[in-house]
Amino acid sequence: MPPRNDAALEFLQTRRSRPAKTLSAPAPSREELLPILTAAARSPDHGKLEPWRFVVLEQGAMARLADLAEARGRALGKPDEDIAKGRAQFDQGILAVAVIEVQKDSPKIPAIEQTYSAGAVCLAMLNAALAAGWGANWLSGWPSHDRIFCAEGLGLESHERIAGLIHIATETSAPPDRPRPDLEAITTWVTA
Ligand SMILES: Cc1cc2nc3c(=O)[nH]c(=O)nc-3n(C[C@H](O)[C@H](O)[C@H](O)COP(=O)(O)O)c2cc1C
Repeated sequence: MPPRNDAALEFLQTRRSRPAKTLSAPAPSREELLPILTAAARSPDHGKLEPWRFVVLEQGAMARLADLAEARGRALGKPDEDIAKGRAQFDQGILAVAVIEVQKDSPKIPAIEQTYSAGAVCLAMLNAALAAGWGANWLSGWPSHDRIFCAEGLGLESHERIAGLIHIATETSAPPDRPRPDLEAITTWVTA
C-alpha cells in the first residue's frame, strides 16, 4: 500500500466552500491560478477526450456579464427578483473560472460520461483553490444555462455549456458547516 497522505485525507474530510458573496479582493493572480487550473485538468476523463476547457472571468469582465444577465433576464420575461439574482453573482464577482463542458464526438465514450468528467473538473478546481488557501464556491444560476448568455458572454459554441462557475478570491469568514449526508443512509455494502 502506498503511504497514507494524512494531510490530504484531513483536507478532503473537512473541506467546505466559502459562499461567493462573502469573498473579497484580492483574487489569485494568473501565476497563482495556474497550479489550480493544472490540478483541475488532472481529472478522470474516459478516452482522453478532454471534454472541457476553461474561461477565466477576470474583474474587468464582470460588469459586462452582469449587464448581459440583466438584458437576457428582461428578454426572457423573468421576474425582477430573478434578474437581480442573475446579475448579482457577476456584480459581486472578483474572479471566476467557467468550466466549459465541450462535448466531443466519440463512437466509444457516451455523452453522459463527458458531463461527469466536466463535473469532476469543477470539484477538482474547487478543492485545489481551497487547498491553496483561497475561498471558493461552485455556482451556476439561470444565466449559466441560457444559451444566448453563454454565446454572447463567454463565446460558447452549440456543443459547449457551462458546467460550473468556480468563484475564487480571498475568504472573509468561514461559514458554519452544513449538515453532511448520513453515510449509513446512502451506502449499501454488497457482500455476495
Ligand atoms: C452544479 C452545481 C451548481 C451550484 N449552483 C449554486 C448556485 O448557483 N448558488 C448557490 O448558492 N449554490 C450553488 N451550488 C452549491 C454550492 O456550490 C455548494 O454545494 C454549497 O455552497 C456547499 O458546498 P460544500 O459542500 O463545498 O461546503 C451549486 C452546486 C453544484 C454542484
